[in-house]
Amino acid sequence: MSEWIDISLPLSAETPVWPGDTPFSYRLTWTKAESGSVNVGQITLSTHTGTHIDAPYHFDDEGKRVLDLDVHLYIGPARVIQWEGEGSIRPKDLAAMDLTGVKRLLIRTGAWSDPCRFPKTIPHIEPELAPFLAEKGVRLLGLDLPSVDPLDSKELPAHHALHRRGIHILESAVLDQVEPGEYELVALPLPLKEADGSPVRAVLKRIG
Ligand SMILES: N[C@@H](CC(=O)c1ccccc1NC=O)C(=O)O
Ligand SMILES: [Zn+2]
Ligand SMILES: [Zn+2]
Repeated sequence: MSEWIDISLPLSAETPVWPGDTPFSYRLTWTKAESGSVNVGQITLSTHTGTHIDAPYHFDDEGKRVLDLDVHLYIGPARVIQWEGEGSIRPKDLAAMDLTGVKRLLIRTGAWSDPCRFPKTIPHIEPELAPFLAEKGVRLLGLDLPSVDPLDSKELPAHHALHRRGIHILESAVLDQVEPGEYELVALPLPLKEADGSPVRAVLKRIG
């Protein structure tokens, strides 16, 4: 029996966040000494901290919020592939792989080499990858990167292109210990009614 592999970034004050965004913090509201019975904590974090999913509302004012998303997207069979390319991720990089019928696709780029620091540049998704993946049946795209667009992008063309094709986004998964292959994925967002994104505890179990 294979084990579940945790592909989530640990959340602490050291977790790198998007430049200028809210740092993660955890503190005790009450200590056991003060309350006489329990430690009770509070957390402050950006919705795009660590391993997380984007709701369409992140980049579209009319888009779905986290609680509106279908949980089935985030549980089920997933394919992990290794990307070998230069600069950006495009259909020709994946053309040799048979992705027909793959509903959840996780792309291991290995490009975020130091998870203690936010990367300076990342390979991005070319918008033309969206129709290519949608054609194969992909509904969830995950990456070991903090965005599907270049870090300085304001228009977010890949986010929009994926959204137009009904493909949801999982970012900053930790895939360096994960061999390409077939897995069961669980990466459920929190039931946040209004939010534009949510941290997830993402795990994979090898099935093939
Ligand atoms: N698109 C990125 C996040 C992002 O763009 C962002 C996250 C936090 C603070 C500012 C951001 N973008 C600003 O232009 C993501 O989906 O996680
Ligand atoms: Zn995000
Ligand atoms: Zn994003």
